[in-house]
Amino acid sequence: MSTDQRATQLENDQLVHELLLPLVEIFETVEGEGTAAGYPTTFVRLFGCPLRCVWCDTKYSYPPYHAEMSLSIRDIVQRVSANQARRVCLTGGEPLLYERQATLLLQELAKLPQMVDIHVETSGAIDLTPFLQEVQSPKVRYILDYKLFGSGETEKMHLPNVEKLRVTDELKFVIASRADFEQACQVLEDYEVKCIVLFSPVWDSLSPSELVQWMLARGLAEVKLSLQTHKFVWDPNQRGV
Ligand SMILES: Nc1nc2[nH]cc(C(=O)O)c2c(=O)[nH]1
Ligand code: SF4
Ligand SMILES: [Mg+2]
Repeated sequence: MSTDQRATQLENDQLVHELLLPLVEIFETVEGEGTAAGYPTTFVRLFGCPLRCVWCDTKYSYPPYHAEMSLSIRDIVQRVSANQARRVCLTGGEPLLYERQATLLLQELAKLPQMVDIHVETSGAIDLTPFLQEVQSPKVRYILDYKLFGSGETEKMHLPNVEKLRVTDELKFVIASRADFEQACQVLEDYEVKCIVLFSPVWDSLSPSELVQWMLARGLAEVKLSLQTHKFVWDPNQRGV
């Protein structure tokens, strides 16, 4: 590389780090859901979502609410590094709405040597292909929240995502009713799923005990129950925990 090329590269790198992302909140807590539940984790919640799930518990992450702040990739990485957690959850909203910025943020977070796991909570409505291609680090994983009938958004699912999830990714079904349970079972029959599968009851619609009974009766030996631990630890309506 010539000196000129190196200077241009350096300028590009600097510009990239200045790209802004609209944010709702950044906080350190323990992960409440999925296989990393219980680990101290820094949450980076981006603003904006193309879906409007009936039972959404982060309605403050899209209009008519506003982004609380705009931060550069550099600033987000700095804030994450200032915490002691070695895990990051990139969530929203829909964090993959900002394809270029989200890709770069994931790449930069993965470069932090202390980080062991960076997981992305995505709705399943955004094609994962570009992210799987461009973010090479094995530390980065996707947790796809498959929207069932009860969400009101099931037709928004980008179905090819389901078979693209890798063994370390997670496919989460948030289940509000028996109809949702049946739909989730049907998805597992129709697709070749390689990743971890989670069934999670909608907080005030379905009791965990009822869901467990259905899971056992159906003989779903490879499906894990996932509860929203943070709603047991703190007030279920509290933000930033
Ligand atoms: N503790 C805690 N765990 C979580 N797992 C997923 C969350 C989310 O809002 O995406 C969440 C959250 O908001 N808090
Ligand atoms: S995809 Fe997530 S953030 Fe968007 S409306 Fe549904 S639950 Fe809420
Ligand atoms: Mg979520």
